[in-house]
Amino acid sequence: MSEILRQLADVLEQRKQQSAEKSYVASLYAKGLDTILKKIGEEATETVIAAKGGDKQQIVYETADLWFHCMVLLAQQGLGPDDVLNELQRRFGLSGIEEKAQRQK
Ligand SMILES: N=c1c2ncn([C@@H]3O[C@H](COP(=O)(O)OP(=O)(O)OP(=O)(O)O)[C@@H](O)[C@H]3O)c2ncn1[C@@H]1O[C@H](COP(=O)(O)O)[C@@H](O)[C@H]1O
Repeated sequence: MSEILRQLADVLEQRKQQSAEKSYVASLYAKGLDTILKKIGEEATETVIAAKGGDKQQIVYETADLWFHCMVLLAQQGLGPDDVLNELQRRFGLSGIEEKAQRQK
């Protein structure tokens, strides 16, 4: 796994002990699942708008916001980036048609 994903996942775990006043991530945990999901929706929309605008730097910036908030969701749910990367690894090498066939089983 990319080192930064592992390091960020560690920080997100540590923030479960932190006060909401001192940490943005802790404040998201305190507000709960619906707030985290709302942020993901907002960041996804901002990523779409950036892509439509065609500014590559902005696309990277908004995608980083989106990935970050997805990482917060994974941590809040007791999951981590390894879970997603393992799933991508499992799919790797399958054709799209094979992957779809496995889903339907
Ligand atoms: N990677 C990030 C990161 N990316 C984005 N953000 C925050 O995500 C929010 C993005 O929301 P918006 O774009 O809607 O901006 P906003 O209007 O300021 O946000 P809101 O006030 O609506 O929440 C901003 O507050 C950003 O600062 C992040 N906040 C934290 N991290 C990482 O998480 C770690 C822990 O953060 P703290 O818990 O704050 O210490 C940090 O060390 C960083 O490594």
